[in-house]
Amino acid sequence: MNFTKMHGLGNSYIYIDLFKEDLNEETLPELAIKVADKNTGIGSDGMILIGPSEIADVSMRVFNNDGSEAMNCGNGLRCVAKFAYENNYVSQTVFKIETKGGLVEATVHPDQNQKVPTVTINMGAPRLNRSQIPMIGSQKDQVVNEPFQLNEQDIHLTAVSMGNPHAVLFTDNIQSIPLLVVGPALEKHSRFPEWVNVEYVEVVSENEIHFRVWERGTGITQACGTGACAAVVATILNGFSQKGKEVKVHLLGGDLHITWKENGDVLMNGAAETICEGVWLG
Ligand SMILES: N[C@@H](CCC[C@H](N)C(=O)O)C(=O)O
Repeated sequence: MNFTKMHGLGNSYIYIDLFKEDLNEETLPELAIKVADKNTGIGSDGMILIGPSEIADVSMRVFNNDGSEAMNCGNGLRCVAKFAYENNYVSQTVFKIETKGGLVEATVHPDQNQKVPTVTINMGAPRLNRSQIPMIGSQKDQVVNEPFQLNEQDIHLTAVSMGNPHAVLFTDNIQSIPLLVVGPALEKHSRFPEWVNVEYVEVVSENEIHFRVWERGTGITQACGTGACAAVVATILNGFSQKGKEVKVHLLGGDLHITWKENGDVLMNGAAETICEGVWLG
């Protein structure tokens, strides 16, 4: 099986080209765990399948490195767009990608050599209703700065779905967050029946935030594109910025530029890089 390893700001996946490779559906979770293993596999945050689509130009499926399938992946979308363009699966610079969480629009920005260093994705509108996260609770329909009891500790969180679920917490100091404790405890909390990605945000200004993530099914990663979009939406819902303003998000692996537009769509711009290509013999 041929593979390509790519990353978006250090969030790396093993990409398999389903235009050329034929995989057995039942073995996909196990394959994701195997290729992602840093000791006995290739090493990555998971596995992404790029394939044909009946309703878009290409399709993307995402598996975390624990084998669970996710509905969406922002860093993965930028890499899929780069892969599709550079491999001539699309001929336009603007095209559609099908994900399990819905359709998105990609705009690639090729250089003179037709290589794509950066990509903009229109992620569509965030889903904010409690049932769309999904999150159990009887309070207001939108979960904005809602008090939450976690292991006898009182925290506040804002819940946003970007096709996949996110819980965003605000902090005054991103260097001293208890991510290794709160991340896993919140990820599998019984009030999130489909589990949840956990993000901390420190607001610098209405145009700039710091961000850290504990990803559902993976743990701490260098970056999370959907998480960064959810963080900007949460920042605006909590009154720290406004719709229409571009927010620079500082992640461990680099920066993303995100705008929640007046029309409701979220735009994400950032890098996509190819690391290597190879043949999986496992
Ligand atoms: N790294 C991703 C998100 C991958 C899926 C996530 N862990 C989930 O289970 O929802 C991104 O860049 O968005």
